[in-house]
Amino acid sequence: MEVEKTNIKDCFVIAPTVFQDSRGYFMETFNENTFKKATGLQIRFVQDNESQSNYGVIRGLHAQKGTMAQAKLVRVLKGEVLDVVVDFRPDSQTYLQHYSISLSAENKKQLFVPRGCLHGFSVLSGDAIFFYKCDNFYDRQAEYGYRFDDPAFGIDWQIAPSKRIISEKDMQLPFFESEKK
Ligand SMILES: Cc1cn([C@H]2C[C@H](O)[C@@H](COP(=O)(O)OP(=O)(O)O[C@H]3O[C@@H](C)C(=O)[C@@H](O)[C@H]3O)O2)c(=O)[nH]c1=O
Repeated sequence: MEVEKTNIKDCFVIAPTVFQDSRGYFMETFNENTFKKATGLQIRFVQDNESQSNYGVIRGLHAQKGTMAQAKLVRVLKGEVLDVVVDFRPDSQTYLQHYSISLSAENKKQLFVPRGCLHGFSVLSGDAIFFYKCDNFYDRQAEYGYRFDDPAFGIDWQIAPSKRIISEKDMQLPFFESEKK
């Protein structure tokens, strides 16, 4: 397993070791010990999620508040997405900066999203199956988020405006830009 730092503190790109043979491949997709050794973080995941989305779908930007904050380890089982993390920790040196990366079934890369960051992704392939582990349970009351196209974050989702598919819930999210004023 190879771990690469990003510009955002405690947000890592993880490339699992893939063992290829005549049958196909094998890889460990998460190992608590290896993960701790490589990142210095002790994480206990308690919930796994999977979603399927078609080309042009943008989900985000989402997080959960306070004691219900979630760290996530995300990857793609089918297709390709542009995965995006916004540092939303006011005490962080990279507050409001973002990091984006292509995650695909082919590159098998994973992204570790620390607690306190906003998360979202856009689907760049015909469709995509997205899988993620969370270190805290889903809590509807604790959910919050901001608009994917918030100028405060300036994210290039790589999807033309006419092709974007976004949930009603995500369209109703506030703009952080206007809260700042
Ligand atoms: C996230 C989640 C949703 N749900 C339900 C609520 C709702 O009826 C349905 C769809 O929920 P949403 O529209 O919020 O799903 P979605 O927009 O895919 O939400 C996800 O987006 C990505 C970017 C994240 O980072 C995740 O943490 C999560 O917020 O699934 C659960 O039961 N458990 C969960 O953990």
